[in-house]
Amino acid sequence: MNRKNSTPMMPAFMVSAPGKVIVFGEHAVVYGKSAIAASISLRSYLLVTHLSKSRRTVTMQFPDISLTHSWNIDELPWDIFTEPSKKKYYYDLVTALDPDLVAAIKPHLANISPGLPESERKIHQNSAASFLYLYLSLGSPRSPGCRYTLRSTIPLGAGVGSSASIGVCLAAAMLLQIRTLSGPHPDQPAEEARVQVERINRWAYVAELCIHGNPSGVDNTVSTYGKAVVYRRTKPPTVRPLWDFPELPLLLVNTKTQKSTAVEVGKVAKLRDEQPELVETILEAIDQVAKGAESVIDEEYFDSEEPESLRRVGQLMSINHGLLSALGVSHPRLERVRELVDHENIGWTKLTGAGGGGCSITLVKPGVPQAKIEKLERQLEDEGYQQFRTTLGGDGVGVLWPAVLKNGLDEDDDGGMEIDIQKFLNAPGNDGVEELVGQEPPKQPQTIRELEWQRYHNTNPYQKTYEELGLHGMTPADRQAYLNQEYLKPGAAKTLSNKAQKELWKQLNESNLPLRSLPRPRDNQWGCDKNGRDIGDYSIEEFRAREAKTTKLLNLFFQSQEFKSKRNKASNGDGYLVGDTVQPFTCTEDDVEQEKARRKEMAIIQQDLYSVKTDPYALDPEWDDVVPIPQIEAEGALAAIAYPDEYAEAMSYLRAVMAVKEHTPRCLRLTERIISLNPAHYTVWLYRFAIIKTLNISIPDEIEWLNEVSLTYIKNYQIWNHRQLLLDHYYPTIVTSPSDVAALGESEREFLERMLEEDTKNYHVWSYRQYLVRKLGLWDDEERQSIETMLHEDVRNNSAWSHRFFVVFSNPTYATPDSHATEPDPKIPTDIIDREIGYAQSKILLAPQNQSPWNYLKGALVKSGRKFGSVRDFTEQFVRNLGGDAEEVRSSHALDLLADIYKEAGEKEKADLALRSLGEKWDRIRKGYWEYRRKMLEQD
Ligand SMILES: Nc1ncnc2c1ncn2[C@@H]1O[C@H](COP(=O)(O)OP(=O)(O)OP(=O)(O)O)[C@@H](O)[C@H]1O
Ligand SMILES: C[C@@](O)(CCO)CC(=O)[O-]
Repeated sequence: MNRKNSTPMMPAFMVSAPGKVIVFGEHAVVYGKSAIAASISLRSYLLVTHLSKSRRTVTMQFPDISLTHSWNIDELPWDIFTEPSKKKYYYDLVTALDPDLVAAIKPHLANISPGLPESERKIHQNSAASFLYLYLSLGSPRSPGCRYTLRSTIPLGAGVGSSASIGVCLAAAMLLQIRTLSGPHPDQPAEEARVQVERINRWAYVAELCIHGNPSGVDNTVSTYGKAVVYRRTKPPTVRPLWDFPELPLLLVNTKTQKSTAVEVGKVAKLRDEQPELVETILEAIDQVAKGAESVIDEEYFDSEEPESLRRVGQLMSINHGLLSALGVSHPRLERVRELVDHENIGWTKLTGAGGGGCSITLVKPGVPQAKIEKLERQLEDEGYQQFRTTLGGDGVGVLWPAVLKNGLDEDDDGGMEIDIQKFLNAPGNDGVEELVGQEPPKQPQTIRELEWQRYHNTNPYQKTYEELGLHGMTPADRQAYLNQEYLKPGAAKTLSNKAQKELWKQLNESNLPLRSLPRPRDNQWGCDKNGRDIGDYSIEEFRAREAKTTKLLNLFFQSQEFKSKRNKASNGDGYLVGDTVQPFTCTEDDVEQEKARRKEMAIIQQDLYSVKTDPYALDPEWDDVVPIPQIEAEGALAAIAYPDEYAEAMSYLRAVMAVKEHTPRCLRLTERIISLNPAHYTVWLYRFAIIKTLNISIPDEIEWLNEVSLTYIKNYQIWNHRQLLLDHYYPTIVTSPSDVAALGESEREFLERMLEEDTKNYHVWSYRQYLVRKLGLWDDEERQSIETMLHEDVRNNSAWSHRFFVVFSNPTYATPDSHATEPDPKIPTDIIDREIGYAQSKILLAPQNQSPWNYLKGALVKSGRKFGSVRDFTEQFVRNLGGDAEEVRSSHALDLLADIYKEAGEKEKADLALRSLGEKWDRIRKGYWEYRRKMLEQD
């Protein structure tokens, strides 16, 4: 009996392989010239699942091209494929298709897509032929029932190696199934791995033979090996991996004009037949270009960011394109890209792959502004091109065995997710496939904008593919799913016939399309934050934190509105019903305090979110009834006054309350605030004084407050004016009580002494002190002694001397009223004059060269009507041997007085001598003055 070998069931597994771009040398490579090609990040993925033993079918499921076909395994032409003269083993090197085998396959392709237009049917036939040829070559009549499901993110017929990557996937899968590949595993010897990978490559080449006719083998080689290679179709082919292929700044543009590689290769072959020498020269030139590029890239100092390096590669690309054009494989759409790029001087462009449509690559010149590139991209998009975002130099063939992912998606208990056919088929578009099978976990959105887009794409899974590829570029399955979802939009399904609607719902039931989709996000919807940062750029955490603040603010705002309404009702005397009784609305102090706290919190959030400063008065419910009057600059004002916000706000409230002459405690507090911000404001002080009078505020309290302000703003005049007004107002109320007056005098004096400690010469303080002495009649000894203490500490304090003169010589108890300081006053008692002269003399003796007591002495003498001569002896003690050799002067002020004394006594010469001596010896700085005095003396 013919017993079948039992094959243990294999787990589902997946293989994948990348697409490629040819950077130099396409077409010429078919004729043995060099080419440089690099893999890209777009890939094909093939999922292999095994059927139960009893099912004897092999199915190829290629949804990208809407092709699914099953064969009965037992009906396939095994006989001829296993015939000893024909049989190929996995290790054989197959470089051409066997026509008998091709013929044997033919009938099994006959009923594949018979009704399709020829161009589409050709695609199906090609895929099926390559599949079957490999399957029959590598499998056996005992092969188990199996399904090969393929999805690819590589656009078909665009020159970026879709067929080769599929060939690599099929070859790898089938070699794995017959267990001729042992790896990859960690301790696999390098040589074994190399041999196995090369086996995949050779069989992938066989698949390419089925599709292309005469492929060079460069596509399957780079798709198998990954990274980049220099390839030559020698026997066997020469492959030189370029491990350090530079990261060239390439733009990959799809003309979206499909072509067939076989047709383009055929065109060149025909031209070569007609113009053998010429074409050979062109192919040779392409070889030179590719070799030239190889050596430029290989140079030790090649730097993909360095302008000269890039220029040399770019120049070679331009030449390569020209030569391909000469071979007739360009296309107006390709020339248009080159034109746009050249016109803007953006870089160097060439077609890539077979040409006749397909893709172009542009090497971007260093330093081209991003805006220029974006403009080009927009232009291309408008003209129906599509730009690929892909990176060069990706991995080659890869195996996922078994097909379980550990990529962070819905995991099962073992921490992995089995990829079943349904999941694989339903993964939406390119991104869906990549997300499902990619080794990388799905990209987490970094910003709130990205999150919104992600949600949009999750609920509109085919939108991205549609935008990237257009309806025509999409696979039929994706296209159908996309259109189905479009019909989910409101009203759209109604436009369909009943039958079509039924079909739609059936398809929707089978698919996992979301029934509700989010609207398309608008990128400019987010607005900016207070620093001008686009809120769409916020990380998700940042955005959530901001939202929490906005919500909080809104809640506080509503509570605040509630407070206002309650307060209004309370002040209107409104009530509410509790059972049968009416309860009045109340607004307690607690409510007000809570509202204050609430407003403070709102102000902080507003400042934080919007950089809006809240007017401090708006924070206080007490000011709710005042409508502030802002400053309006007089038109044509020379310079607008730039007040700090806080001050401007307070002033706008001041204007409002002053306008209605409100004199209330809150206004008093307002003036206090404004004074603290600007104590020089005259009106606010007057307004404050008016309020004090209206409210009958205790003057001592106000003075106490004023003392603090005065010590802070020591040179301010308004403060002293206010103090004077206060005293004028207060004094009449205590004048009948000498003890109150005395107490006030004492406290004022104490305060003034403190002020003078800070600044002994403060003019405002001394003026006020004179006012105070007059007002309160402080002519007593105490005032004089207070000054004496100061003079004791600093005998040079001229202000203190002046004040003493005022206190002594303006004392209304004996002095003539309004007697001028420089005129004698006969009413001054002799003992007082003696005392003052004596006091001045005692101070002069302490510091003879100090002018103040000398002035005081002279003043006292003038007031008393006594002659200067009365102090001649005293004065002469400071001057010895006037005019003599040993002239000695201890005080120039004494000599000055002596000049007056001698003049007064008629001793003109002596007076002159004193003045001359002053000018020449003792006070030479003021020589001019002394000379003037001498002249005056002469004239007398
Ligand atoms: N996703 C796919 N599913 C099934 N078959 C595909 C798929 N993509 C490509 N093919 C097969 O590959 C063929 C396209 O190969 P072709 O060489 O013309 O283009 P290409 O490989 O994209 O370009 P190039 O060879 O210039 O890089 C199709 O006719 C089809 O048989
Ligand atoms: C046009 C060609 O050179 C490259 C197609 O990607 C053909 C080939 O090498 O097989």
